[in-house]
Amino acid sequence: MGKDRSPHVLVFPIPLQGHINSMIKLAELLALAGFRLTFLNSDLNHNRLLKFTNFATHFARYPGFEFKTITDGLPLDHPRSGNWFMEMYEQVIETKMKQNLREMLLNISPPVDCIIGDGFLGFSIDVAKELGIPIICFRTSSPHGFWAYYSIPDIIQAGELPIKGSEDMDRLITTVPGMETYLRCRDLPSFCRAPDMEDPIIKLVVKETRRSTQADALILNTTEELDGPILSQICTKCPTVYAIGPINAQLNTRLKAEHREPHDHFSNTLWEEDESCISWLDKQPNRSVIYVSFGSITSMSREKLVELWYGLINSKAKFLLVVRPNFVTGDEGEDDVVCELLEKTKDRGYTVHWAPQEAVLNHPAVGGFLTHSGWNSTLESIVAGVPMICWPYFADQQVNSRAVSEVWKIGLDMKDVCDRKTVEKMVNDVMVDQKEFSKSATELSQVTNRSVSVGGSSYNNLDRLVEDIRVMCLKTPQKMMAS
Ligand SMILES: O=c1ccn([C@@H]2O[C@H](COP(=O)(O)OP(=O)(O)O[C@H]3O[C@H](CO)[C@@H](O)[C@H](O)[C@H]3O)[C@@H](O)[C@H]2O)c(=O)[nH]1
Ligand SMILES: C[C@H]1CC[C@@H]2C(C(=O)O)=CO[C@@H](O)[C@@H]21
Repeated sequence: MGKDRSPHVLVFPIPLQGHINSMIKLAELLALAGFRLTFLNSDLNHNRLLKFTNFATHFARYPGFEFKTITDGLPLDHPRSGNWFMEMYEQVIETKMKQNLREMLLNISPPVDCIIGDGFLGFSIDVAKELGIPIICFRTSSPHGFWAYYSIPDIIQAGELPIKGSEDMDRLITTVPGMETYLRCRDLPSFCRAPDMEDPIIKLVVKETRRSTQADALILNTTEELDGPILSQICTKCPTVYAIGPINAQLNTRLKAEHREPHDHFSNTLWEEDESCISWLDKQPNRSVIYVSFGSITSMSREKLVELWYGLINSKAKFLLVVRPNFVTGDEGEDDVVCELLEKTKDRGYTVHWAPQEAVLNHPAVGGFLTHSGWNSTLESIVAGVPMICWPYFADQQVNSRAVSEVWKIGLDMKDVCDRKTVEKMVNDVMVDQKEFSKSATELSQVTNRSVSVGGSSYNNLDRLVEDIRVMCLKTPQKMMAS
């Protein structure tokens, strides 16, 4: 039976900043296409958005755009630090969220016609299938990460995993199609470093990655120009794949075309942005500052932070450093370290708790980005044409940093050797000698930005996604609501 109303799409991310970022942008893109949207966030993150952003007024401009909340299963005062999501996922989060999602879908009006679920939350596929709702998975991490996770059983089967104690970490892994020439042991997702392949986290990432291919389609935040060879491999397992990224650039393009306010006025951040760093950047010469930030999950020991700090002050560049609350681990806490750093480096650097990252990366004073290689940060840097120095922490970040240095050649990979000498040398290589990176980063930025312009590959793929959702929703029978 057909419907005479706009399709109602539910977007449901993992309750983590790196996932909310790209999924809320997708929700806005679909609202721009005329869909009715429900964005399902955890209670805690919804409250943080209310506290730190103008999202309520921003989304009020889209009729039918609603925010709903769900518990992540943990008490509100749980610290949720480090790898809390993976540690609590199967025991608490999955059960609680699955039950609440099902209940919400049964009661929502008008009924949901299509779910766009986080590619790591496989239980939403079970719920969607049970209720007869089409489901598309959006995996917010990188295609390189996705494909490496997917291939883990084959790598084990070929005897290339587990990594042995005395292993040469530079050994090439030959069993991930498309990456045979550059993927080394050390570039595999961090979870592969476990000595035992029965490790529950490995089993979980493989299970969730393989499960997402059972959805009706898969959305990835990339372009064919960046990740063509890997996308071809993924398409052999999941025939309908939409590469619609970089999603921040796609949204900015579409908003400009609609003559809406520039997107920079809205941020979806879970911490308060310190805008004072922009005034500080305004006073610095072009391309003189390295921006240093490790995303929303990474933490660092006091010892490592001090190494980083020495590397930065011994280099010839100025720096803008983000030290998130809860970033520094260990007994001595964060405050004394941060105060000490601030005091000693006033003339060389600026430190904030949380930065307006896209604005920072697009500031003319920024000439490099020392990053943990989270996928959003990597794409934001590519879009802005800023070369990277990669200090990966976990998950897809190890393989992302390899792609930055070996595939796209827009930066240096510092993984596993992150002492002060290495930091100093790499910062100077990127910032002072400028080597080839500025040129290649500018070129890649142009190619990438073209892909989200009218007629570009990601632009067309988003149009195709919108059209396919319309058709999918027309074909789906109107569901009964719970009485
Ligand atoms: O001071 C800051 C620091 C970060 N950000 C933003 O926070 C996001 C961070 O995302 P990302 O770079 O992807 O890092 P994580 O928060 O670590 O993201 C998680 O989610 C990503 C997407 O699934 C994965 O690729 C990562 O490995 C995983 O750690 C980015 O959009 C940044 O612009 C700010 O706005 N201000
Ligand atoms: C909870 C984490 C494990 C998998 C997700 C991820 C990925 O590579 O898909 C990266 O870090 C986290 O965002 C997720």
